[in-house]
Amino acid sequence: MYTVSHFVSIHPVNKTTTEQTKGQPTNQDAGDDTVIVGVSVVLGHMHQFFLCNHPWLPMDQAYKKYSREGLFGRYEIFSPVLIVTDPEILKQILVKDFDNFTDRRKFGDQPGSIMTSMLSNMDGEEWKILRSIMTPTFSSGKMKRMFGLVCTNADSLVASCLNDAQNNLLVDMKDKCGRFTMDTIASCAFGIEPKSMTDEKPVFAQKADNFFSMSPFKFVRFMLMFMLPKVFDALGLKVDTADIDFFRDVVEKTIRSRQQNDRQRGDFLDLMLNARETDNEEEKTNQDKNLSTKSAKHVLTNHTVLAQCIMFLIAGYDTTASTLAFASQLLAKDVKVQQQLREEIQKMVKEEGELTYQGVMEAKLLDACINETLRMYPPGALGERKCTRPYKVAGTEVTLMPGDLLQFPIWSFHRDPHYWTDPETFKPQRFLPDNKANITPFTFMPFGMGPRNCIAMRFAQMEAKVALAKLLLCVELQVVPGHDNIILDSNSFLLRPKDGQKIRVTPIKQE
Ligand code: HEM
Repeated sequence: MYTVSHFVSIHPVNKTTTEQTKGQPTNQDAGDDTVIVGVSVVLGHMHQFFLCNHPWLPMDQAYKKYSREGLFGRYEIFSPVLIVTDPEILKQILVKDFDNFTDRRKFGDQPGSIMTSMLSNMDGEEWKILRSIMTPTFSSGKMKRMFGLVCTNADSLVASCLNDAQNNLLVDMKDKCGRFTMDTIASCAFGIEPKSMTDEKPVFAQKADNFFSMSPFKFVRFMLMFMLPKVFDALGLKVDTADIDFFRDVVEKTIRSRQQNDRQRGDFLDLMLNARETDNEEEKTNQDKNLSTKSAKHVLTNHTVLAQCIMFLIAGYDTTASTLAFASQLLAKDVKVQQQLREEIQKMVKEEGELTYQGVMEAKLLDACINETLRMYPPGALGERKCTRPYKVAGTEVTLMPGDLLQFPIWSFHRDPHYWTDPETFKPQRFLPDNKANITPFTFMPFGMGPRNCIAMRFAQMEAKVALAKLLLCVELQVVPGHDNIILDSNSFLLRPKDGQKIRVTPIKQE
């Protein structure tokens, strides 16, 4: 038996089930009988992050060498991390044996901090209770009700693009779409209207943008918080940044006003506040019956409600905005697919009289274009889980112990020529219903996988589809010389375009 530490430090890969794929580089081809790549004494493999433009590139380089082994390892300072590259093993870990991997590493762990109390950072039972309270936010019924608000915000996005076109300006799609996603999540989840689309200085969007941006100082801070939390605390650093404080003020005011006016919108905020009330009643009934409960009330303090609201504002901003910016550029370049997609949407509108929830969600090419964009540019390029119970990886000699970390390289899976023909080319048809069966399960996972996947996946898809559909009905997207390629921002730990994504839009003459 190998522990992860053994496996990563000394032993060669010893798998028995995953087939070695012909012609693919292996660790032997690399002239190396261990799965370790260039360990530096002080930083483990972390020095590679300092040397590379993009945080996920060192992982991708290692993936290219060792992925056919199914598992490989690397060091974060002194801690070994297991990288899973076999889709079958990943399926076991993320879905079938999820109970052994319910947690992620904490992104800052300071009691009383907002970051520590976000769903994405929670562990075990607390995470389970909170996730089950929050999940109904995105039920089909709620999504249908939010559709109108998403459409209204998408109309403002189109109007703003048309305005730029009229003034002969290039459109910075990342900036525009960031304003759109911020206004959409704020109005859908809280009834707040930041009016970012028309604001010269859209403070909500700028604060959220800041949150995901990296500077050399932020990078070191982030590394310490993630990998050496004790040193982070000893230096007196705070997990919550000033951007978080801004959102804290906004959300606190909104909660107070909701409670004072006793108004219900049936949105995310109501759901959280009501869950607490319902739970008070349930707890009272249970106390009367002398029953003990681990209830939502224990999880849903004022502080946790606040933390989830802030998380939604931040998480809802960058990911979908980048997806839309990438999609716009890819479609601007592929004029043929752009026109086919426009025709699909025009046909739908002709048949149904307007853009409908069902129409948008069922449009096949629209779905394929968003999926192909997310395949090529997944905003979250790397997934992670923490082992919570001893676990032997099937078909291998490797045993994970509680606390061991494992990662799955989403970007690398999405670009692996073993799973995708011509992976560097935008080919939405891969995701059309007739071709979907050719996709190997667990090689496409822009929203993660299993019970701990992205809670807002369906909302994000709907939001991106509505915005793209509305844009294509009104404008042609065109490539601008000098801005014809997608360049990724190296100052962000999410995948996003560098300096926005500039395109030209031209109004379409309405018949
Ligand atoms: C295109 C848009 C989006 C992408 C690509 C995306 C991607 C992801 C990924 C990869 C994860 C980790 C999943 C895993 O570990 O298996 C995640 C988690 C999460 N996402 Fe998203 N996301 C998007 C939009 C959103 C939006 C709009 C929201 C909120 C309104 C959101 C809220 C969250 C939350 C709360 C989690 C943590 C879930 C948990 O730990 O239980 N995401 N997302």
